[in-house]
Amino acid sequence: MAGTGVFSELIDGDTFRFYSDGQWKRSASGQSLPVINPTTRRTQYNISACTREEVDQMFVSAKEAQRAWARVPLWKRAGALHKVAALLRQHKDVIAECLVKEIAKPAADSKTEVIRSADFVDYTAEEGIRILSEGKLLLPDSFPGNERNKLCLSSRVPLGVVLAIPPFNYPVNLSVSKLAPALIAGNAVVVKPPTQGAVAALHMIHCFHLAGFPKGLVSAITVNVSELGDILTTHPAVNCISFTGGNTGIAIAKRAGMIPLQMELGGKDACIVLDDADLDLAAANIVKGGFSYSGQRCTAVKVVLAMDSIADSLVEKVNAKIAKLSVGAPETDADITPVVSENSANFIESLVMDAKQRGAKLWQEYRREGNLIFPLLIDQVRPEMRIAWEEPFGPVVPVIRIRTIEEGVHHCNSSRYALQGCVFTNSIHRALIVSDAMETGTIQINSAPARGPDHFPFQGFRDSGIGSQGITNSIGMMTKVKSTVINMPVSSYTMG
Ligand SMILES: NC(=O)C1=CN([C@@H]2O[C@H](COP(=O)(O)OP(=O)(O)OC[C@H]3O[C@@H](n4cnc5c(N)ncnc54)[C@H](OP(=O)(O)O)[C@@H]3O)[C@@H](O)[C@H]2O)C=CC1
Ligand SMILES: O=C(O)[C@H](O)COP(=O)(O)O
Repeated sequence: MAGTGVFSELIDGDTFRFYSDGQWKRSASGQSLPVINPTTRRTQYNISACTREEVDQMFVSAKEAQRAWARVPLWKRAGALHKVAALLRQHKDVIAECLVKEIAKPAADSKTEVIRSADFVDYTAEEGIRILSEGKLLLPDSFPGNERNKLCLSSRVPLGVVLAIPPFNYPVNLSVSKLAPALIAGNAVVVKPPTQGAVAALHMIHCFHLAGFPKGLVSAITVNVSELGDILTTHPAVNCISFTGGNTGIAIAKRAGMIPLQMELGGKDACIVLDDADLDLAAANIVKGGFSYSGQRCTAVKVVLAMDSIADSLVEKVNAKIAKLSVGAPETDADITPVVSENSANFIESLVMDAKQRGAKLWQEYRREGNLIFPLLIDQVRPEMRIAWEEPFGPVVPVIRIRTIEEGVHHCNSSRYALQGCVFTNSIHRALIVSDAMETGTIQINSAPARGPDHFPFQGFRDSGIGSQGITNSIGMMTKVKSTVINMPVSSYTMG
């Protein structure tokens, strides 16, 4: 159970503490924030509403700890991360239970999130050892006018303090995907967990504590973002922001100033199905891609663009699979579980009603019980409907019928979002032409969009993000290049 056993110091009465300076603390504010269980719609946990002073103190500790951590040998940093991975595996059940209660993630997927996070940490430790131990030697005489009289040595150095802000849908995995690359590279990290998912994230943070990370190097602060969000993201001690979430990220990026940003924002991932596609394969991927975790993935299939000639049979196959999805509570491992909040359910409903009123065809009866929305395929969607462009982040997939490939590509490239997309066809040439034409971070050929495997580059264009993730790229983004140039009085040519 949450807050028991080795996790008992996380809780004080009915409120979870925050983690600062290597200790679990109750906020001086005496205030808390509720974490609402999406299934019961009742308060499941309370977390501390920290104060501005507590934010400031956390950054002071982080700065100090980072200076010492940057001097810890790489192999020791890697060793500490391997300990965290082992602890995450050891405590996967309790962390997964929090995910079930806080974000209604199905029980099996919740465990998978924790295991995937442990694997991520192990891989990052190993990748860090490989790539951070390599620097570059540059010779000057390749550039006109130069002799070989200087040597440039460049390597990657830490940025300082990284502010990590993950979203509700992967509160553990999208925390460690910021923490591990930052730490292996010699940075300190302050995590601001999502309110829904905070308790799972705090348990994950405790694994860093149990692994013996130096005090102040890793901290977790829970705040009311409407009061302290700006204070955090514009804090002068922050040297990098790694944010995953919705459009809030755009406002954060505009205010951030001269620091590196890694922003993974919304998506409207399109699935283009051409007339020569394997329709069983396409239908299976539309259902898996559109409805896993009830569509609450940035990489969910959020619009299907089907060529007219195959659209009827594709829709029929997708509907047959939707009929087999189980709907219910996350504890029972149902395929479709309640969406994260009432606000989210209301928003999804507004998109469905807008499409219905404008003449779209709903293949299933629209059903909602509390935050539980039953899976829905919305056909005959046209560009004037909101659902053609907005991301529902729920178990609702729109279908737009297209006459030409160009029409499909044009729709994708007109979207403000450009995270991933996919194309189904039996012709690799057509697939590559579509992939080249789509101005999108990643295109999957004959499979639904997905972030993993986690060392693959993962990036969004336009309003979907800044920078690139994936283990190797994240380590790169959490460091900067530093050069030392050795100037010599005379030129020296090897063997010359
Ligand atoms: N591209 C990607 O990799 C991903 C993108 N997403 C996108 O995220 C959205 C859903 O996730 P959701 O969690 O609702 O996204 P939000 O943007 O609402 O929140 C993301 C995080 O930002 C915090 N936050 C909100 N406002 C502020 C602020 N003013 N200052 C600082 N922090 C703030 C939230 O805290 P709090 O919870 O306390 O509000 C949360 O921790 C969707 O649009 C989805 O597409 C999601 C996952 C991955
Ligand atoms: O937050 C998200 O939705 C992800 O980054 C997508 O990850 P997934 O493709 O592994 O679900």
